[in-house]
Amino acid sequence: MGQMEEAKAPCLSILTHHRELLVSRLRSIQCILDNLLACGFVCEEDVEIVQRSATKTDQVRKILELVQCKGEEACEYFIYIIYKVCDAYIDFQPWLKEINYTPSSDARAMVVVNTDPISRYCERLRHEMSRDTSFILSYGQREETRLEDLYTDTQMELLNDRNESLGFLESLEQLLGDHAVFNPQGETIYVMGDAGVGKSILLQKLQNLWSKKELQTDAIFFFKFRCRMLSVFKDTDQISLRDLLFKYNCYPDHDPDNEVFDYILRFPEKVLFTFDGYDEIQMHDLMNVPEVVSPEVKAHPVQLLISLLCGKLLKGSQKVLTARTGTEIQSRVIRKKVALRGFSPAHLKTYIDLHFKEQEHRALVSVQLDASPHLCGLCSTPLFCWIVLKSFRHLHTMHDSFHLPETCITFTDIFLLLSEVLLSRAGSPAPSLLKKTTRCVSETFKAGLRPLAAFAKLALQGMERGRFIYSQEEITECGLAEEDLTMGFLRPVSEYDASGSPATFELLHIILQSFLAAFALVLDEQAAAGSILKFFTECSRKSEPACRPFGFCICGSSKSNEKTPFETNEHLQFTNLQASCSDY
Ligand SMILES: Nc1ncnc2c1ncn2[C@@H]1O[C@H](COP(=O)(O)OP(=O)(O)OP(=O)(O)O)[C@@H](O)[C@H]1O
Repeated sequence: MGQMEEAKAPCLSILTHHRELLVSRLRSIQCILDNLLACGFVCEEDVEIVQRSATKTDQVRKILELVQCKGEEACEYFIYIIYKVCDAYIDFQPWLKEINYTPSSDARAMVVVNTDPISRYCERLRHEMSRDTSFILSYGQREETRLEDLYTDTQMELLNDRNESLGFLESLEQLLGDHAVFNPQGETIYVMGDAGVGKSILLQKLQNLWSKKELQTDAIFFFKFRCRMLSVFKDTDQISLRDLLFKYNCYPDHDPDNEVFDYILRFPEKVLFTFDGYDEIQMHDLMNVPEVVSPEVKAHPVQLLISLLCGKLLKGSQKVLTARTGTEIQSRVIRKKVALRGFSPAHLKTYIDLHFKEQEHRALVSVQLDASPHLCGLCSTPLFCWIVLKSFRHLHTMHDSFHLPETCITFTDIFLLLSEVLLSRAGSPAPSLLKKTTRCVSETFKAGLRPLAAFAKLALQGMERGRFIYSQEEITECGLAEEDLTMGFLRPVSEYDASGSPATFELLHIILQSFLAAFALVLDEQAAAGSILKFFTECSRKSEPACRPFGFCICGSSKSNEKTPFETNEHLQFTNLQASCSDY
């Protein structure tokens, strides 16, 4: 009690002394009102009176009057709320130090509930991020694997601006740190790597760590984007930065005064962005897109993206950008560069152990891989490794054997195995009690020929038109029925469709699209033999920066017209590879 007596005079007088500062700076009053009401320091009527005041400053004045009228205990509780809900009252933390505030035991005994819109929003962001990132969606879409059950570190090599090695990152934790920063003015951490090397999964892991508060960062907001989503917008579409953040991530529900966005504008360093797949933006000459410098201005989402990356918008926010190797990005934007190099032999071993619980199976797979250096080489790329290990498991389930049909495994074999896995699922929707199935491989393919040919036709059309995303009509036109969609060749991307138009889909991986396109070329009996190699003429093998195969451009640069759209596209090279090697 003595302590409380001691604290009484200061809190009341502190509020009088610092009234001006409180009135001018206190913005988030909802949380204060909620807690004062819950503890009985004010009544409903008081709250209504406060809320009727026209301006924020008037509202704060009213609250101060009320608590000072109620006495010292109310004044201390008022300060205690600011102390406890530090996220929302971040501006006041230096002030609390200045007044040397330490809560009394009586204050500590009182409950403070954080009802602040910013804190609630942050909590929801973490919750949704955790939900969205806890599982790796299997390609078949029937099973999802917990990220923590399958995630394996990959080799992350740090590079300087001349692409010289600066060593390897020891853990993902270090990605956001200052180590190996070669351009302190740049704001974007650039992660590059080949198809399937694990760029998206790396971001997913980063997001998941943040959602569990296991990532060392001050960021309390995390917004994730797939760059492909930005291509869904028409070139005339314009949206605000606020909408880009909230509509396509998580919407702040209880925020009538727009406090969350205001906070983000005031403290951009509290924001972390990930942008996945910069190479998938359907626009030429990206770096000459006009930048946006005002957060109020509406612009095309790609303009907003570029402005964020350059630090013209939300300067000081952290950005991690991924792209396929060879994608051109201006050096001035890049803060540090990381090249993903896939699984090392040790990583591969860990990954195999995660895939196969039984020691006997692990040993068999390792022996098979050791005996086949080509196959083992493929497995350094996590995507191929997943396919290969899935194929092993599939063969085991089907034939009680882990032996692959040929000692020499080609890409074509792997993709055929992948197709077989997907097709065989369609053939036997109900889980069979018998392990062995009577259907042989050729029967699986014969039974699945119609949908496989239809998927191949769709893929080829996409390739010819330079498209990765398909509408429901395009899918139907190719002869695909609704039940075919559950096989797992296609996955929906409709959550990104802003206008609520019918669902859109993409093939589960661009390499599968290449393979299927090649399959369509080979399958077409009417076509002249030469047409099988049609993409050869459009594809250069020189290692030039990747260029996007789309004619869409909002800025109409003359430079962009110099390149033919199909030049140097890796996916076309895969198609060539498949078409020329195929001996179906
Ligand atoms: N670190 C990892 N641990 C476990 N599995 C992984 C890892 N990285 C990738 N994979 C597997 O490889 C698949 C492809 O990975 P991911 O989509 O991240 O590749 P990517 O580099 O983003 O490819 P793209 O450039 O084609 O978009 C994943 O679905 C997953 O099965």
